Amino acid sequence: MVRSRPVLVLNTGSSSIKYALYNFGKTVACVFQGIVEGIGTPKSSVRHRNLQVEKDVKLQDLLIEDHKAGLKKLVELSNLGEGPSAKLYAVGHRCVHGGTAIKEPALITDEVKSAIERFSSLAPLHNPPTLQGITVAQELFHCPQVAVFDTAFHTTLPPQAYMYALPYKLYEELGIRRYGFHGTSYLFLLTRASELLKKPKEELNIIFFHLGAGASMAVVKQGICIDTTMGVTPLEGLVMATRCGDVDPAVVEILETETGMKTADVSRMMNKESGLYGLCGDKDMRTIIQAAKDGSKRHGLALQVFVHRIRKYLGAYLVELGGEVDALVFSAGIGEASGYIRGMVCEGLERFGIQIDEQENKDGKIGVKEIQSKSSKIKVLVIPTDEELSIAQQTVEVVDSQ
Ligand SMILES: Nc1ncnc2c1ncn2[C@@H]1O[C@H](COP(=O)(O)OP(=O)(O)O)[C@@H](O)[C@H]1O
Ligand SMILES: CC(=O)OP(=O)(O)O
Ligand SMILES: [Mg+2]
Repeated sequence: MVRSRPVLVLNTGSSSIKYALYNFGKTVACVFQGIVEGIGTPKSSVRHRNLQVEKDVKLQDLLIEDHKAGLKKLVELSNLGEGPSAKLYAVGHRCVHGGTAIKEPALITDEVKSAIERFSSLAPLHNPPTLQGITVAQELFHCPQVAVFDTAFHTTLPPQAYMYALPYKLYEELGIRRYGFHGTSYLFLLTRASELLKKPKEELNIIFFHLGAGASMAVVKQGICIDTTMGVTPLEGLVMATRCGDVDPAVVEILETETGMKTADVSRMMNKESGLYGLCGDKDMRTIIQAAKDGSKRHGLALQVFVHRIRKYLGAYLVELGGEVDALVFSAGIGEASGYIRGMVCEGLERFGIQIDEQENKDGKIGVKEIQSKSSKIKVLVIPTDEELSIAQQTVEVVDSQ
């Protein structure tokens, strides 16, 4: 008899909790998933989807005071039970920043919690709510809890890729270096790519595009991550929905001197009011593409800047791999659904061995697909990512191995 092992995955943000329950039996099935948003406001809302009976629950204008109340709501909607009666094998937590010491998913101990706390200064938007989520989940669910780190995948970066050219002591004393994020997604995609290309991970050279609201790229050489676009925080690199990505650091001083903005204001602006939204006032890529097609110059500009940044890194990563590339892999909301953006990214790159087949490169969710043309030397794959499933799988592996 195969045991059934229900694993709850929690991705706790400052005012939200994304969650999913997977049942690991003979196969792996997602039982329910959802999101609690607006925690701490009178406009809290919950979207809960039970995939087994295809039932959606949407609740609005609630007052969910804190993360504990949020998790209690989830318990109530899902009949999970709490304390000793909670029917859970384990809880897996998405942790954005674990620095470089943590290279693997880890059973949560006081030591692991202190490590997450230690890196809070480098991930102030992400780590503190994660810690809160862990503490509340430990109170509610008496089962093993595992932390899965976004940074783990990138701990293989070589020094020339992770060092900033700042005074060396900032690296030594404050840990200021590039870390990279979206690692659970990249690990999931690398594993899927290895299955699809029928080649062991250790032999694969791949350039990954994780293009969601948060967007990054990563390059893997012989199964090991050698570079990525995000830095000491998830603000560096590509243009994102509301994050600016790469920008001349002198902008901070100019803004402070010219406008009297405080550093915290500049940080908020760069994280929440910039990117696609800053350029054109919209952050949903579907709206932006449509408006650009309808003639809006600002939306057209936002698209061009978004794609230009991606192509700049693509060029760099092709060089880092010496042109020896098995595949480009597109994923996340935009990468999975937008043939239009994939087409813009790959346009005119035939000389580099990259050519897309227009018929295969359709818009809309197409699942796993190869979209290169017959003459393309490099394969171009679309692979849907699943960060929650990846966290659940890694959580089960950790608990099984205890
Ligand atoms: N058909 C589509 N064409 C272009 N963009 C799309 C399409 N479907 C979804 N998206 C975009 O995907 C983005 C969200 O991606 P997602 O990976 O879910 O983000 P995150 O998890 O970081 O919040 C949104 O900007 C949305 O506009
Ligand atoms: C690290 C990061 O940017 O995550 P997200 O895409 O969930 O915002
Ligand atoms: Mg995402």
